[in-house]
Amino acid sequence: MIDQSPPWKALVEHVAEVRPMRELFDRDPGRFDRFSAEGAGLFLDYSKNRITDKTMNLLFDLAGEADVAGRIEAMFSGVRINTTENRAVLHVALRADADQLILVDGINVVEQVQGVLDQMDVFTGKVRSGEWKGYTGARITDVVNIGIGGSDLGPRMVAAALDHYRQEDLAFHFVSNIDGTHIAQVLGKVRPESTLFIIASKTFTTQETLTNAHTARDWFLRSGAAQSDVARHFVALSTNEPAVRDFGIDPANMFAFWDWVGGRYSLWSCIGLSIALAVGMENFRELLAGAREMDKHFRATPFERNIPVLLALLGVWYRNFHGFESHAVLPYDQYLALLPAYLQQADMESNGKGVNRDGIPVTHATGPILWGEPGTNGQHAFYQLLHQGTTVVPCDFLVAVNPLHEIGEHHTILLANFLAQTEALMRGRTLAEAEAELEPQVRAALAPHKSFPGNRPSNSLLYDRLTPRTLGSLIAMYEHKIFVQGVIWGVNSFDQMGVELGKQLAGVILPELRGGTAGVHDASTLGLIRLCIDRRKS
Ligand SMILES: O=P(O)(O)OC[C@H]1O[C@H](O)[C@H](O)[C@@H](O)[C@@H]1O
Repeated sequence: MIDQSPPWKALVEHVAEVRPMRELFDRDPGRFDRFSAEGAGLFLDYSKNRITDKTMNLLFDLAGEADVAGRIEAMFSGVRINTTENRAVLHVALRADADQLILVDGINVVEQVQGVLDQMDVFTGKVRSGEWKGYTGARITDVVNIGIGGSDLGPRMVAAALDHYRQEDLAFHFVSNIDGTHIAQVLGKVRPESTLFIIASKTFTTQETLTNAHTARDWFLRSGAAQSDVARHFVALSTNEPAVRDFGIDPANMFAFWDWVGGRYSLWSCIGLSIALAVGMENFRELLAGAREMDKHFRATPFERNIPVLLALLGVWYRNFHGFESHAVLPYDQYLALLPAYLQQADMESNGKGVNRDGIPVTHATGPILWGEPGTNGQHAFYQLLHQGTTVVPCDFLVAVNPLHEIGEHHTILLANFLAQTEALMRGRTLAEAEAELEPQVRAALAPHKSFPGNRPSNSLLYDRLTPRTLGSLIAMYEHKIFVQGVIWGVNSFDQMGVELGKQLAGVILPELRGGTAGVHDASTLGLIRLCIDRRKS
């Protein structure tokens, strides 16, 4: 276990040595220059963290102890690092240079990737130009992506983030939830003759997705379309061709990917088809190019300037040596509104693990709770707790230096708010400072309420403006940060066995609800099952 290693023990000792950040800044004007890094279109200022040069050196030692460098090479070269599922982890191959060679079982996967990209190119070109027609000869006006988890969050987040680059005459909808409300809301807005359904599922066995897909197909056929018309309106994105065929989708309308792509790392594959339809294949390839730039930065840059490695180490510093349980991602960019939700799956499904790669319970904390909302909205909601609450939440602030919509002073005001928040979190306000700002008659009563502890850490991530390339780089940066943390914690970041038990139990309860008889359960579950059976109307 990493927590028995000398660098870990040294870090435990070191925590108390680090002076409050305000003091560190006062003493050291070079902090910003020393604790910042740039690469793949991103600029990271990490000087507003509870760190000194010694802290960083100890964290680099910890990375060495965990053999982060060796594990990076193992991932990029196709070693089966997802040991519980005996799979390689090669989302990086999805955006590799076309002439690169990455072998899995003797097959060059880059060639396979390029083949599917070409297939996406042809298809998206036809739909976007209007050449691809619905069964009545009408052009496609609406695209509905049916998928959940990694087959929903990635495409939905990126489609929203790149809305500025979207083709105007195509509307996009995403259906994920098994709650019938979700599909009902979407089917209420679209017409069968002009709608393209994308059924996105790596396994093509996911209950929600298959149920929603059947509902969509029934709705489509009820409109008067024939079975043979399904081919013009349903395509599948999957690794499971037999299941796609069983569902009734012609494999000619299927886009493939492979078991070495994890669901939460799959937006770069054909799972991104809705993104490519929205913004065009050229922009989709730009997204891949941005990720590729970050991959190169991650693989080749010394850890001292390596953005994903730095972010990962800082996260470990807080999670394991300060006990901070959560991490906030705060995009000061309305286009990135869905990024925190996307990262919840990427991070928490990857590193929310309790045993190490050998199946032994870990004796240290692993992945944090990740959450967040766009600024400045969050300022008027939960920042009270960030500034004065009794728990400390390390934050990532993300902001474009230049906006996609230059309207009056909006962007300058946005920038001022982002800058002020990170400064306020770091500096805080002492009791004496609070007192100095108050009238004598209220000074004693109000000063404690108006003082701020400060010393609250944040990273600032800046980019020029949100382009497909920048976005690709940003997402890949978080993927690699998660990877490095998984390596340090010694967990397998690429399985998700923790989601299985609930699925299994739902499989037991479903027939009980259908048959109207509860089986053997604890008293609470039994009581609730009976209540649902008794009070259910039909
Ligand atoms: O793409 P699918 O096979 O339908 O899987 C969709 C989702 O299912 C599960 O809940 C997994 O935990 C997720 O990692 C996955 O993204």
